[in-house]
Amino acid sequence: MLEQPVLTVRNLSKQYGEGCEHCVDTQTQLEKNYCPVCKTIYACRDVSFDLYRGEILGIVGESGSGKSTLMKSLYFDETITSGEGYLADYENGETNIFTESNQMKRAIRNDILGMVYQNPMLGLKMNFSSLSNIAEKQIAAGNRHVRQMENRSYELLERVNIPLHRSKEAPKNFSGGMQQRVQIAKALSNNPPVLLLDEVTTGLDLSVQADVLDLIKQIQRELQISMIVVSHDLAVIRMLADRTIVMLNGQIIEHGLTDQVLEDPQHKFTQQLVYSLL
Ligand SMILES: Nc1ncnc2c1ncn2[C@@H]1O[C@H](COP(=O)(O)OP(=O)(O)OP(=O)(O)O)[C@@H](O)[C@H]1O
Repeated sequence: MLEQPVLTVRNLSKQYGEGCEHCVDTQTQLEKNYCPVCKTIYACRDVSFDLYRGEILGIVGESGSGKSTLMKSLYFDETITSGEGYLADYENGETNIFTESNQMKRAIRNDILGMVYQNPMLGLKMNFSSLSNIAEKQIAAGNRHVRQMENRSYELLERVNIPLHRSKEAPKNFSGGMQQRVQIAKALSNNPPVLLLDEVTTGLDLSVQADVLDLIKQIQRELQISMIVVSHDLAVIRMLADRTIVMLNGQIIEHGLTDQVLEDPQHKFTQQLVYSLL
């Protein structure tokens, strides 16, 4: 029997703007991701993929290709225009999560998904202690046991190598790499089966970047969490992802095992990306 994906996404589209006669019917033929007549932006167009248990799925593409919009849509930060999504851990994978009520979406976010943003200010309250930041996600999920939450927060901070004597400090005092590690700890606090990571190492020094990537890899190995890792950097994708999706102008133009995509890129754009890495 085929393994059931932890997450199934079908025909996810997100547009900014109403569309017009020119673009509504010819969307797929648009040269770029926007309509030259009404200026509607088609940030994601008919994106479909499956995510399997324990795997890391990489999403790579140039700036503006729709990667962040896809991640925000999956985490309900953005409301999609159309499409379907199913989580194996929600209603047996039989209910389209995108048409659920806001209350149910919040519950899905709290119980099943974790998100790590490129900008730590989106994921953390910079003036609250790291401990409170992690506890916040546990409280949102309904936990009311202070001692239990505290213990879990300490355990996670230790796991992501934040010295415990700094756990009561606010992330605003931390370096970029440390802030990302606190975000990772927070995202993991409810043991989510699916973790979303959006350009989490972009902007960090190379050595700090390597530490954070190592941490992500270790966590995936130990906890067998399924992850979607978005990056414009193929080197990051090569290090982390089992399978890779390449996006261009809001669409998936290529997908496959990461080694396969890197060694034998089919699309002209992927070829350019790969050769720029050599
Ligand atoms: N709130 C918004 N309103 C209008 N257009 C938007 C909005 N958010 C994103 N877009 C547009 O959607 C398209 C996809 O953007 P998105 O941020 O998803 O790309 P990306 O691949 O993540 O790029 P980057 O790596 O630079 O963040 C772009 O053309 C962008 O300008």
